[in-house]
Amino acid sequence: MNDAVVPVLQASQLVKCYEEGPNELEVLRGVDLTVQKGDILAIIGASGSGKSTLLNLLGGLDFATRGKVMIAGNDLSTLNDRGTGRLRNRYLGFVYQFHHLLPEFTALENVAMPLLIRGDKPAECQAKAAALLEKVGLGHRQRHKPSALSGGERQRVAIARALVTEPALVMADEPTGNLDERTAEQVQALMLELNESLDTAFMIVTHDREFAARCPQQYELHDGLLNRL
Ligand SMILES: Nc1ncnc2c1ncn2[C@@H]1O[C@H](COP(=O)(O)OP(=O)(O)OP(=O)(O)O)[C@@H](O)[C@H]1O
Repeated sequence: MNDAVVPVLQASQLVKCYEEGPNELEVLRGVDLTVQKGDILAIIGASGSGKSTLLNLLGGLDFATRGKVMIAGNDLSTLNDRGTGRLRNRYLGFVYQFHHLLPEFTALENVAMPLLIRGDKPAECQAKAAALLEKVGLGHRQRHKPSALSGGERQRVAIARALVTEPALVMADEPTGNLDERTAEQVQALMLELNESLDTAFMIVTHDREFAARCPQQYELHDGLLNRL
């Protein structure tokens, strides 16, 4: 298949039920979504509407009860853990509300880590990590550990780490939920700018309706279904 026309991500008729004792909680009731290269989309929804559940399914961290997730043309349900891990490493990057940086490592080491783990040459990993830190405006903070960085700086490092493997799609779950308004705006602007300059697709779960409105595509998860706004 030609990579240029295969969607980065395609979900069809995703259903997710959780067992709740004798009852079943149907959180997703048939979600369809297609993400193409370079898309940027925001997903909003009330607390408990299933946003994290959806991201977990799309990112291969959990299994759907029914339905299909394709990442770059690969059906997740046909892969074992190792295959899913490889696919995630090759095509996806993740950013969370809390940065999840490793406290004992510097910003540079944190960003280089995904490349080191997959076995790239250390010098190349460092060079790529340094270039990305420069791109997110933290060239001068490479040697700092997370404890010596501000909240916004840590989140920038987390974004650089998500991008270092050159993923086709970054999935971000409330990436600015833990930041003050001004810092949140800067981090939001950074993601929009990186989307333009790198052509990386971004899927951003957010409570921030103003930010969602600045994303070209907006979806709302409501009553188990994902609707384009
Ligand atoms: N492992 C689980 N077992 C049972 N129920 C679950 C599980 N995970 C989530 N749920 C339930 O599924 C629903 C959706 O949860 P989810 O965390 O996906 O919502 P959310 O939209 O991300 O919420 P928030 O905005 O508050 O983070 C909630 O009612 C939650 O209690």
